[in-house]
Amino acid sequence: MTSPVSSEPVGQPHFHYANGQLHAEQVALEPLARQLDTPLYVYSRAALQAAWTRYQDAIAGRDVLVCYGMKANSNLAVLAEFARLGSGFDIVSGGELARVLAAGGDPARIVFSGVGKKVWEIEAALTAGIKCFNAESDAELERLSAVATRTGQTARVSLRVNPDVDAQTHPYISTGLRDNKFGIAIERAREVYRHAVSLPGLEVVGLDCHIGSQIESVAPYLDALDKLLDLIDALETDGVQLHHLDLGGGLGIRYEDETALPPQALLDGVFERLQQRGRSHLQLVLEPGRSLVGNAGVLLTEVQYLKPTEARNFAIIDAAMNDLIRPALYQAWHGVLPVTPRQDEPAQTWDLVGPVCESGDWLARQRVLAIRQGDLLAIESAGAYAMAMACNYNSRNRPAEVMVDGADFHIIRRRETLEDQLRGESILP
Ligand SMILES: Cc1ncc(COP(=O)(O)O)c(C=O)c1O
Ligand SMILES: N[C@@H](CCCC[NH3+])C(=O)O
Repeated sequence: MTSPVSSEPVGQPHFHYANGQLHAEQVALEPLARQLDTPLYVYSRAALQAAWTRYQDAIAGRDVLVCYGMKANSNLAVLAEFARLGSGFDIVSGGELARVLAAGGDPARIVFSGVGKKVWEIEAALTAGIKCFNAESDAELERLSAVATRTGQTARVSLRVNPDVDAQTHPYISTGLRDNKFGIAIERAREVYRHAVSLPGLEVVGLDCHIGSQIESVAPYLDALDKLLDLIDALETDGVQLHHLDLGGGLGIRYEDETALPPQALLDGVFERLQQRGRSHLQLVLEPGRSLVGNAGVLLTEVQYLKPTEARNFAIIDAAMNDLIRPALYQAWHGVLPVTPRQDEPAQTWDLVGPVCESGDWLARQRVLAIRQGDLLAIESAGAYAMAMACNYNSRNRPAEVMVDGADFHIIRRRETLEDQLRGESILP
């Protein structure tokens, strides 16, 4: 698939061209990148706020707790922004818990997901007083009960069930199928709830599922919801009363030509179904990640070398799979924009590849671009699962991150240094 030579940003209204240059809000990106060096992640604060507002508008005062799925982007400044807006957080590790607390998040609005919670992570979450553990197995329930009783605390729990619905997304990011490691098979859930309510140290408060990521339609959510509501009916006859229902995250955004799933569409459908089934009193919890941050960021990179070959034209850029792994891992498509489009160069078709020693190290393929060595490019939709998944492969320093706020910008994480990388390692005597 090829893209036009210089298009407007797709799905990223807070990034736009003015005076022949790409801007984030009112900040021109060419001078910013020259000053701070590349690769560089740039986020828009207004875009984060706008994404949050889309959820709040759709919620329209009903009892819905949005717990930002922070694995999408765990920068402290991003977390602090959502904390200020009143967000809860969906965490999956003790590290994520520490970050939320450091960013000023409210522990009473934290839900803890994940299949592998260790004892220290459970202890830390109990001490912090989180809202709920989303338990994913019988064995985890036993551990939660044991840790809670040993420490004299009560663990509020919700069972994450696997409703076996097809979210129609990439197999690596589909989580609600029988074959996935996540959750408790819905056919077993009733029996597991019965056991959970009998365990000491636990208070059973909710029911949870998360069927996958980058979901483009409401239908799979409603399929899952129907199954969950059947389960709630059955649990009621067993005397198990729940306080909340957590439908996870997963709302898709527009990268190329996908349909973004608006929170309004999802919530309208869910509220209608809850009302039909007489369950409007349940608190609804959502765990969106990508849809809150994905289109709030770009990754800026500089063309290092142009290397036309008989087979393909390679543009070797200074960003690589270690900085943004989505193309290598999922063959994901990210838009590419020239930061300062040029008219003095014919457009050609380029593969954008990084310096890492892997053939899978590409960020975009077969893109029509008019570029020269030294030009800056913006990789679009890089706010979610981008810096959060960056690593040091090939001993590369991870990029800096910047938050643009109107006409200002703030460095919210400095570029990693070689000293940072070497810290903590030692050589045998
Ligand atoms: C349990 C859980 N909740 C929430 C999310 C956030 O998903 P998304 O970023 O697609 O909204 C994920 C990731 O898929 C997840 O595994
Ligand atoms: N990392 C994935 C999403 C995984 C969601 C986590 N359960 C992506 O980039 O699309």
